[in-house]
Amino acid sequence: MTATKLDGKATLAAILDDLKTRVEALTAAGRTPGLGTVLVGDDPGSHSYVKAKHNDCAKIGIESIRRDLPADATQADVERAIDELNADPACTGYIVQLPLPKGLDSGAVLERIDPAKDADGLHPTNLGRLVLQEPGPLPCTPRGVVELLRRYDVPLNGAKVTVLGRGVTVGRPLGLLLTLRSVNATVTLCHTGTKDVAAELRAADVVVAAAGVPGLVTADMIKPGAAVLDVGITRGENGLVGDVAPEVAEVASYLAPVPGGVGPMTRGMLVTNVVESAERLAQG
Ligand SMILES: Nc1nc2c(c(=O)[nH]1)N[C@@H](CN(C=O)c1ccc(C(=O)N[C@@H](CCC(=O)O)C(=O)O)cc1)CN2
Repeated sequence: MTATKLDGKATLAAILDDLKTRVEALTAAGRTPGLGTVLVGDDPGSHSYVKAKHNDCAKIGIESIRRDLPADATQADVERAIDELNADPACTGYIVQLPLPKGLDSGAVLERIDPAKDADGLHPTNLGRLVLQEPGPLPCTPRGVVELLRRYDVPLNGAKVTVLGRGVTVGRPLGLLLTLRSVNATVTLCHTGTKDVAAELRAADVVVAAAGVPGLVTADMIKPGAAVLDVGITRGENGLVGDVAPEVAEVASYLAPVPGGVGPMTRGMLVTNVVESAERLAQG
């Protein structure tokens, strides 16, 4: 078997195309959406993601507001940038690019974001809404995983999904999203305390790997015909490497690779969240 590619790049282009008319309608009403970003430090990956996010927005008429701070920025500097974006009417949604440099308290930073402008869905209020199955912005990568599977008609209702990694941006909120009544999957969340990760992966109809360990998931750990989504991105000397070994394509039915799979979907869901928050703010 050679897996069908879950093509995040093509799906991102389709998402931007669909959002364009909604941005035009907001602009015509004098409510042009504006994406704000807070970027601290010199991490090349973070710089490239933020640049890509603003490029996506520019393609469909969303304004950009950047707050780039040096690596030695203090907690007070970051909080000042957040307060400015909270107060800026041109900024309808924004993110703080993670990870922040060591020494900065990312929990306190996320908590300071106005929940109505939280384009990443990572404010405790919005994570609480997800727990309570109430409407609100959803974290971008988990939303991107579910949206990519939906667009390729990979069934989730009743499916066994194993997620590798329990981080705050991917694994933990993805577990919540997949178990919403509207999605209805059965989720196993694996982490460093899991006794037999390979057995948990082999039992799954859908595997999402978000451990950040290159090549961790090998073909023998995958049930033939399962769908596999690679979310782990490690930047090495030879470019980007995912958590999923290339041979997995020989046993999986669908594969979201690195690059070109879930990464672009993260960006697509961010732009979607920005448009949705601009629409909510326009309604008052
Ligand atoms: N505030 C946030 N910080 C981080 C998040 C997040 O959702 N919110 N997620 C990741 C990084 N991330 C978004 O910020 C992200 C990761 C990957 C991609 C992407 O398009 N990847 C491409 C490859 C890009 C390249 O060549 O470098 C792909 O996989 O094809 C976009 C965004 C951590 N931080």
